[in-house]
Amino acid sequence: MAAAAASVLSPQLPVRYRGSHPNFRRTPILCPSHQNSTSRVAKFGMGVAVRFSLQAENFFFDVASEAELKKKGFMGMRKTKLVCTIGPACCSEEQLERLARGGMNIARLNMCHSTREWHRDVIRAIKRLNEEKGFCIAVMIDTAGSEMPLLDHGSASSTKAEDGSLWLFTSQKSVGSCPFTIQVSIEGFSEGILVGDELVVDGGMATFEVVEKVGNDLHCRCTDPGLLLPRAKLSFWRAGKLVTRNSMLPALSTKDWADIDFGISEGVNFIAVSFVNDASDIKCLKNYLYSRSPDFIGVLAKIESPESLQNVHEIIEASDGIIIARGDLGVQNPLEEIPAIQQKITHLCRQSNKPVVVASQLLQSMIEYPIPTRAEVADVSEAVRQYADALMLSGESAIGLFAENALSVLQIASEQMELSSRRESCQSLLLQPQLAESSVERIAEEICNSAVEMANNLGVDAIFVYTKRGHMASLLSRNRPNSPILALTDNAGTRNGMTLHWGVIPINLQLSDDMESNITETTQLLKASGCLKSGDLIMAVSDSDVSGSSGALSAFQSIQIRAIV
Ligand SMILES: Nc1ncnc2c1ncn2[C@@H]1O[C@H](COP(=O)(O)OP(=O)(O)O)[C@@H](O)[C@H]1O
Ligand SMILES: C=C(OP(=O)(O)O)C(=O)O
Ligand SMILES: [K+]
Ligand SMILES: [Mg+2]
Repeated sequence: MAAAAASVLSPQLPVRYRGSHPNFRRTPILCPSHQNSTSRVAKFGMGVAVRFSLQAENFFFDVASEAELKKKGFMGMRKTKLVCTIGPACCSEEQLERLARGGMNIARLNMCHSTREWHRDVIRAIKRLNEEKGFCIAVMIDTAGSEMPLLDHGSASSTKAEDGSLWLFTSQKSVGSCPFTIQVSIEGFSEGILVGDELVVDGGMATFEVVEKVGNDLHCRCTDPGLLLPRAKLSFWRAGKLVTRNSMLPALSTKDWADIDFGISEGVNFIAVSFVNDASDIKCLKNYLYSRSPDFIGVLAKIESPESLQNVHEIIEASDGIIIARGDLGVQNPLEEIPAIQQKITHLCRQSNKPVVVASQLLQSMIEYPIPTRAEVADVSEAVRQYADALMLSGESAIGLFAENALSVLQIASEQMELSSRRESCQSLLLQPQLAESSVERIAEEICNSAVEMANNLGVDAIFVYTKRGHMASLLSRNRPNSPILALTDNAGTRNGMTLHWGVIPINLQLSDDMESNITETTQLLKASGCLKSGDLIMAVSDSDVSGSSGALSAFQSIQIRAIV
């Protein structure tokens, strides 16, 4: 390919004086509240009235982002993405729509629970919301995986295990009537377990000592009293060390492969793989998807086992993103190690340009209460301060009494911490290690690093990036710019994949070979809808693979700065 040119075309430098804190002075964009976003009449160029829509086939800007932009301006737009686990508490069309309006970017379906028919109905309801109401919610399925054994004590509420009490742990069914018997979900759960080993429930909710083993059944004495919640997870410890059993099991079971086929046929956008051990699990699934799925499906590796921690570098390299699954991570690792693990993985992911989701127990108390604890807000804020791409709700949305409140806490806490991070200029450019191998890739990477530095220095309101595969959008996001990245693409798979990236707002645009006309179309439509106004400063970055065969200068990778007139 001919050497791509990084050109700064028409650098009409700031026409506005931006004050001493250029990145924070924002005037909310004014727009008439009665405007209907799906069909409006606007005046263009020579005064000809034309009908246009921001949710039309050739230009699709999702309604939630449009509303957020109009309410808060470019700088007020939230950068941290929000994932909601869908469960019985939030699965009706009305509830899903409220979550979509409340900022849900990705809906997660945990294939551990409910039937495939239930999951199908939810996925189709979300797709209907996207198609009929103009949202851009991506769908993620999460495999059951070779899970930890779960316990069932025969009741929907918790049971107390008293100090010294004797309990039977068995995989035999119909134990509900016997109060000191616990049914375990996996038949061979006690394989390799010895008398004297410790059985730990949910990372320490209660602890037992194995006093006798009869066949596969374990007779245990409670040594550390506590609560046994429904579907709590078990782990075994010997002499202070975890007795590892999971690495022996395949990360993808027969059920998981059937769920993956189901996901492909329902057109999901991401597959999260539970209990990944090493990169081979991820490579195998990616190859499978490549040959079976017509559209891109991102493969996210869940880091939740000691093996995945050991192999974390190769797993990040092989996957399209990472979920820090702190729930199971805390069952198999000392809790005090989790914060440092989270910090290390978020940092590694950003360096490798892979999106990272911080998951589990973010707002656990909100399953029952309408407001979070101070500590939970601090935990959420810390993940945002670390520049995680996304935060995930589990039980808070799936079975919680206050799913929408929980989402709104994530939304508000993210915005607040993003604002204070910008204020403190915490986000000075990371010295990003070079990723690119070919010279064309190197140019793309350098352009994005420089573009963000330039955008921050100039205080641009928004960065537009024209992209086919989303690569330049992700490289811009990796630099965590102050302004949002409006990523324009004509590829549906790319658009959905970008929902997970920090600060990227995916927009569908029928891309032309002529970059000038792409930029003109974007600015005209956004301006006519009230999203962009005179005096706004935008940066337009174009990706080399947007170019057609014309070879015009505008087809190359470029950075342009435009003041909107
Ligand atoms: N599709 C579903 N159907 C019923 N309950 C669900 C569903 N998804 C999640 N849940 C409930 O929400 C809780 C939290 O979800 P999650 O963290 O994804 O699962 P787990 O606790 O099994 O790791 C689960 O324990 C389960 O009780
Ligand atoms: C997200 C997690 O996985 P799951 O909810 O599927 O157990 C976790 O363990 O934190
Ligand atoms: K799972
Ligand atoms: Mg887990």
